[in-house]
Amino acid sequence: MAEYNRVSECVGLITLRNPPVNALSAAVRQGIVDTVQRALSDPNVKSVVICGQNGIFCGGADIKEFGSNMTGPPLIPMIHAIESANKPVVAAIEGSALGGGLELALGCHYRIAHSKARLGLPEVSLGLLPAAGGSQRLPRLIGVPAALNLITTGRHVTAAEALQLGIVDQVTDHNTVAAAVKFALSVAGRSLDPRRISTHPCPQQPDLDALFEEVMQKVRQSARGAIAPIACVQAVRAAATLPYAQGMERERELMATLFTSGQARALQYCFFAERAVGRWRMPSGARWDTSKPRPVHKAAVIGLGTMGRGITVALAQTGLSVIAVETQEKQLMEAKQAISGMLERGAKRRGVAPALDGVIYSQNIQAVADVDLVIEAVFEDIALKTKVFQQLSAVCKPGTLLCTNTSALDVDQLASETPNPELVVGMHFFAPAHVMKLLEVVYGPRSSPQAVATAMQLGKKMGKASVAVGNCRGFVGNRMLKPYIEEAFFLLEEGATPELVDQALEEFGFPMGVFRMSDLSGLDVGWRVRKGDGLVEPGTASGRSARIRQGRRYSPLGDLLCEEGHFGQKTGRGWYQYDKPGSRVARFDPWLHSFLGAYRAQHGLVARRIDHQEVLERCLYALINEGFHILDDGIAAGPEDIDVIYVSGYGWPRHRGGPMFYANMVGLAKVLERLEHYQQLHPEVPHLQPSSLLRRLVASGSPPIHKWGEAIKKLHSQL
Ligand SMILES: CC/C=C\CC(=O)SCCNC(=O)CCNC(=O)[C@H](O)C(C)(C)COP(=O)(O)OP(=O)(O)OC[C@H]1O[C@@H](n2cnc3c(N)ncnc32)[C@H](O)[C@@H]1OP(=O)(O)O
Repeated sequence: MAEYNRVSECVGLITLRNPPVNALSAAVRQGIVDTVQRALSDPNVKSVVICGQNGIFCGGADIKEFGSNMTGPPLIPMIHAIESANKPVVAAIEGSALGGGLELALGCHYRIAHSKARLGLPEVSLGLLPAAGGSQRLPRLIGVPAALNLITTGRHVTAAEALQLGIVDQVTDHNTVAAAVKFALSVAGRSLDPRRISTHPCPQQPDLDALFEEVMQKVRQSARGAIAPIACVQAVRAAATLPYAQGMERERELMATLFTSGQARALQYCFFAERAVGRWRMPSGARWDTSKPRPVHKAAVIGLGTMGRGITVALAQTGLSVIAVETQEKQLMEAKQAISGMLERGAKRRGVAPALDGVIYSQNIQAVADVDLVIEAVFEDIALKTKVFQQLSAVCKPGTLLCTNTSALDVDQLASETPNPELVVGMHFFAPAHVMKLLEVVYGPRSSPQAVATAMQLGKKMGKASVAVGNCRGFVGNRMLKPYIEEAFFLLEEGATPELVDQALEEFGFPMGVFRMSDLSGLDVGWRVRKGDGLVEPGTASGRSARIRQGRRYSPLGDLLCEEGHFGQKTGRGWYQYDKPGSRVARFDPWLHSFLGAYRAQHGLVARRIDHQEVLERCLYALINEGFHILDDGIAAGPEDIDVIYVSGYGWPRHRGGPMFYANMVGLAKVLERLEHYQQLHPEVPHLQPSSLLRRLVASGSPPIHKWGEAIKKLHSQL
C-alpha cells in the first residue's frame, strides 16, 4: 500500500498505492510508517519524496473506515514522525491533496505541486474538521484569515492559488515526481528547523477577537444548524491563541464530538450517495455499467425562455456546440443577449474565455438537422410540446436523442407521439438551469438504456447531480413536494401562520420555509396546475364540504390569494408583503393575517396553538411517506436517489442527509407511529396514510438505510 524505491542514488521515493484516490486506509498508513522508517534508517538516503500512484497524491483519510473500528497506525503520530525526521521530506502533489492527504503534505518539509493539482481541507463537508494537525498547521503556514476561509468552506484551491497562499513551495507543468526528486536533492543537508510548521508561531493578526467574532457570525448564519463549521472556527482559534501542543489537544476534543455526530454520518452518507446515483439502474434491469452512452458533440435547445437560456449556457460551458432555436425574432435577439451575458459572467468567474462562438442562434427548427441530441424547453403545454416533438422527428437525423425539459408533463405521452419512443427521455432541469446542481433524467418504459446513459453522461459533464428516475406525475422531487405543501396549507387553516411554519422549517435547516419559497417561485404556478386538475372552484362556499374536493381534504387558500392577484414576490404580495414587486425582503402582512382569520371564520375552523414539532412532523413525514411510495413503485431505484434529489435541488439541509436518511435517523417505527397518529386525526388526508413499504420495513425490523434495497427486493418477491 506504500511502495519504497531508492532513486537518483540517494532519494527514498515512497509511493502511496490505494486506487482510486490513494486514501489513507489502515494499510496505507502502515505502509507510510514502515517506508518512512526504512528511508530514515538507510544511511545512503539523504532525502525523501512522497507521491501517489496514478497521478493523484492522496484523497485523504479513507472515509469508509469512519463507520467501523479504526485499526492501524493513527495519522497524527505518523505525520509528526515525518515532520521531525532529520532528512528533508518533499511531497510531490499531483491530482489532489485533500483532507488527510494535505495534512500529510503539511507534515512534509517541502511541497511541490503540479499546475493542475487541487488542494484543500474539505473535512467540514463531511461533518468533521482537519484533525490530523491541519487546523493547527495551516494557520501557522498561511495566516489565520486564509486558513479560516479554506477550513470553514472546505473549498479546493488550484496549485497557482496554493503557491500564492504559501501552501506549496513550487509549481511545475512537468513531471512532478521528477521535479520533487530534483528539489529533494538540492535541499539535502539543509537545516530543517524552519521547515517544521508545527514549531512556527501563528502569523500575527491585529484584532484577533474581532476577526473571530465576525467569522463566527458569518459561519453560524450560513451553517443553518451544521456544527462542523463552528468547530472549525474554534479549532483555528486554538491555533491562533494556544501553543501547538495545546492547540492539538483542542483539535482532538472538537473532533471527538464531531466524529460520532449524526451530522457527520449524514454528510458522509451524502458523499457516497452522490456517487451511488451515477450507478443507475432501471426496473428493466438495464444499468449504468452495461449501457453505453452515445457520443454527443452537437446539441440543440428549442425554446429560449428562462429554462432554455440556462440550458444553453450549461451545454455551451461544457464545450459542446449548441444550436439555440427560438421562432420569434424579438425573443431570439433578447435570448442571444441574455445568454451571451451569462456566458461572459460565468467565464469571468472561472477565469476562462467565454464560449460565445459555441452557440449558433436560429429561428428555424431545420437548423437542428444534424445534432446528436435536442433538449426541448418550450412552454409547459402538452399540445405545444407534442407538435415540437413531431417536427423534431421529421427534421433530425436518425438516432438523434430527443429530450424534454418538463417538470410535470407525461414523458411517455410525448414519446408515444414520435416514431422512435426509445430515443425520448425527460431532462428535468431546475431554474436557473446553468446554476442549479440537480437534473432528474426521466425514463419511460420505452426509453432505451442508451438514451438514459447518454442523458446521464451529459448531465455529469454539465456538473449536475444527475439522477435517473421513472416517469410519474411530478417525477420524484415535485411528487414529494405536493404533500409537504398541502400539509403547510392545512396547518394555516388550523391556526398556524406562514411565519411560524417557515421558522420551524428554516430552523430545521431549509434555506427558506415553504411559504417564502412559494412567494419566490410564484403562487400562480401551483394555481395553474390545480386549475388544470379541476380542483379550483370559485370561492364563496363555506364549511367542511367546501374543503373536500375529489374526495379528499383540499385547502383553497393558495387559490384565494391568486384570485386577489397575490402571486408572491413578483406582485409584491403573497404569503408575505414586499416593499415593491420584485423585492426580496419578506415582511409580515397584516392583511394576510386578517384574511386567514376571516377564512377560518367562514369555514367554521377554530384556530389552535400549533408548535414547531407538529409543523416538522406533518410537513416532513408527509413528504417522506411519499418517498416510500416512490421506492415501492420503483420510480426511484434507492433511497440515495431521493436524498440526492432533495439535497441538491430542494434545499434539504445536507447535514440531515436527505429525507430518507432523516427517516432512518429518526427511526422508521417513530415515523410510522406519528403518521398513524396524524392520519387518525385527519382521515380525509390520504397522504398521511402510511405507505405499505414503510409498514413492511418496520415489520421486518427497520433495517438500516444501506439495507433497504435488499429489504425492498425481498418484500417485493414475497408479494
Ligand atoms: C483524523 C481525520 C483526518 C482526516 C480526515 C479526512 O481526510 S476526511 C477525507 C477528506 N477527503 C475528502 O473529502 C476527499 C473526498 N474525495 C473527493 O473529493 C474526490 O473523490 C476526489 C479525490 C477529488 C476525486 O474525484 P473524482 O471525481 O476523480 O472521483 P470520485 O469522487 O468519483 O471518487 C472515486 C472513488 O473514490 C472514492 N473515494 C474518494 N475519496 C475517498 C476517500 N477519501 N475515502 C474513501 N473513498 C473515497 C469514491 O467514493 C469513489 O468510489 P466509487 O466506489 O467509485 O463510487
